[in-house]
Amino acid sequence: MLIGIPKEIKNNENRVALTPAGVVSFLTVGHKVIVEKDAGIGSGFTNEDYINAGAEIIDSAATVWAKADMIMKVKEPLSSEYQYFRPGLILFTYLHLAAEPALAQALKEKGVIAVAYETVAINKTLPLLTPMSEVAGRMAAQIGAQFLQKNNGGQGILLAGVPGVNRGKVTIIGGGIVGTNAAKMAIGLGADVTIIDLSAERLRQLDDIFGNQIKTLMSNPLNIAEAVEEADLLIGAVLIPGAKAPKLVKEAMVKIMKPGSVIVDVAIDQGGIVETCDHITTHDNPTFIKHGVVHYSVANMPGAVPRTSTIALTNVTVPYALQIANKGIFKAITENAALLLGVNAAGGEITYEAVAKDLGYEYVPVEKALEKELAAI
Ligand SMILES: NC(=O)C1=CN([C@@H]2O[C@H](COP(=O)(O)OP(=O)(O)OC[C@H]3O[C@@H](n4cnc5c(N)ncnc54)[C@H](O)[C@@H]3O)[C@@H](O)[C@H]2O)C=CC1
Ligand SMILES: CC(=O)C(=O)O
Repeated sequence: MLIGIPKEIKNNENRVALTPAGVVSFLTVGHKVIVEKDAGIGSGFTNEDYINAGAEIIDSAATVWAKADMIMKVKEPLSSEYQYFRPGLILFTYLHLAAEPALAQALKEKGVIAVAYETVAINKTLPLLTPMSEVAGRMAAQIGAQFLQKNNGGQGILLAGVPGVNRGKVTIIGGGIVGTNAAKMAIGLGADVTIIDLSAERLRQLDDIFGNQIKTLMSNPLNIAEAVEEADLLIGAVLIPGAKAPKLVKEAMVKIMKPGSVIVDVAIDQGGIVETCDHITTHDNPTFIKHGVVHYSVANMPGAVPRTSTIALTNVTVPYALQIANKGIFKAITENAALLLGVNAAGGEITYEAVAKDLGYEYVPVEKALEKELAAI
């Protein structure tokens, strides 16, 4: 199979979908890799590194897309890339389609086989989302602390406090991978941390992990309203896989937060859990102020720490990509239920139920959308 690696074009997205080590993994088993010129530079991998690993460097994105059987990316294609879609092209990347209706439509219309990293699932875990959630969760506390500084628009709070002065309060809604990693960092920074989740089992696990370093609360509108009101830093970390994030923090709750408080809505890639986080921001201009509260809603947070993120991401994506390359997409999804769950669009249909429901498409299971292809293997 010919694997194509375009350069990422989203604002300040410095990750790349394959490292030179990943190139070697593909070549060793007989595949070929083409990499767009400078695709790895932001992550510290030069064109020479890729050539030495055995990849071919190609000057134009259009050629990479046109030649490859499978395109591996990091972020969802932007509208300028939709022109490269074609029937049967395998696209393996983050997609977050519930928040990207135009992309969903383009993938559907063009019959791309689109496998989303974030919905590949084993036993209710999301192995291709986890490392980036670890990065974003850790960053969320760090970024929140930074924007709480007066010179950055915040109320001028040091999360750790000092002897004789209260610690800053951090409220984390969603206690999964992002939430747990945000909590680790916030505790490390000395903050007073509360985690809210809908799952009693998860709250029990968090209590076991952190003991009395955190408070846990069941997710309900009253608990959320009270914890948001007292938060200096609010971190949004809820996920319902594939679906648009629920708007758990209403505008009225934001209005009564202290001026200069900070919201980091990590879940913005799925639409965000805060009503006032009504648009995605970029690393170039990451915050906006609404009702006196600093809002941070960057959808590719790990893109700012690309060396760490690229290696962490490709550690987990390459084994799945190798299965696709070695077996072909149809056999790979038939034999690996985790990968099958990653297929969001195929055969001109939307094949992930939560995405279809949120975007108003008929849900067509992969087995039906690819009936002929799967029967032929
Ligand atoms: N902005 C960015 O750059 C990045 C964003 N993310 C996003 O962060 C979000 C969280 O991801 P993960 O932590 O990996 O997901 P996860 O699945 O590990 O955790 C989600 C948690 O939300 C909880 N939850 C569900 N409904 C809830 C509700 N109504 N109230 C409170 N809690 C609720 C679940 O019980 C679970 O513990 C996702 O949208 C993910 O795509 C991840 C990485 C980077
Ligand atoms: C998860 C995701 O969308 C990211 O790492 O950018």
